Amino acid sequence: MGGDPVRATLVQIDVDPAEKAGDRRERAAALVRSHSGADLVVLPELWPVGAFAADDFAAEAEPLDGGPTALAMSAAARDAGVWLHAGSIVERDPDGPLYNTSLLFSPDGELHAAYRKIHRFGFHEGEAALMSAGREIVAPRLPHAVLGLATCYDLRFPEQFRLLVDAGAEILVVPAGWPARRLAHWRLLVQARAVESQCYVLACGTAGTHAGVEQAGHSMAVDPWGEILAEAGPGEQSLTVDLDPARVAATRADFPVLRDRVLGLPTP
Ligand SMILES: O=C(O)CCC(=O)C(=O)O
Repeated sequence: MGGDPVRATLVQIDVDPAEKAGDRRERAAALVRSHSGADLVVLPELWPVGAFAADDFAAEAEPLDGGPTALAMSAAARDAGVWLHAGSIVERDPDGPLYNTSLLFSPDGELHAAYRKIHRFGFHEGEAALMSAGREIVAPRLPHAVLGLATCYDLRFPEQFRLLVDAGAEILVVPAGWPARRLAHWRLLVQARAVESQCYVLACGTAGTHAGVEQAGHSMAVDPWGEILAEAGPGEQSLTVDLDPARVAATRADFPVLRDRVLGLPTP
């Protein structure tokens, strides 16, 4: 253990419907620039529009290439010199469908990875009715560690996290727009995914109330032993933590539960 720590900052943005998406985009970019000392900055799910503002999804949908959020976040990552997990946007694919897509930018502003949310929330409504499902497990390698990307409702599907572990994930990054009334589930699931995966988890939610849904906030950074390193309150707030990626391998060696798996192993 004991390489250079990875400084991660979670930016829990307030999504207020009174603020225009463009103004929030500028504010988010300024917040990213203010964390230029970090290695990795993380924003929440669908912060430009609001995860429950389904009536606005189509109007606010944007392409990955040249869309206003992608452009603003690419510039912010480059100016700050950070890896930026820019949370997610409503992506309009050139072929037509909408996706809830997370974007990861490198410090030179290049789009390094994109993850289309696999499990859509809302049962027969909202995101589940309006967006298409992603199909790909996304585990991009950074110089510091391998990230495992998931979004909000994905937290309820441990099989996705097993696949991320099998893909090499060491730091799970989970942007969210989680409702306050299920805060207890959020806290439990974030810690459970850390314990079962023996990974760090960076789970970044939104603050405020939009489309009548009060947001939980409570962004969390959890270590591979399941200990909470930092936790936000309900309001807009940034959390900064130092991670030691070597702790992932050390935890797995000291308590080798992943080695004892019997079911669902990847075929050699
Ligand atoms: O699973 C939940 O309780 C919340 C999920 C959610 O809000 C989402 O995926 O946008």
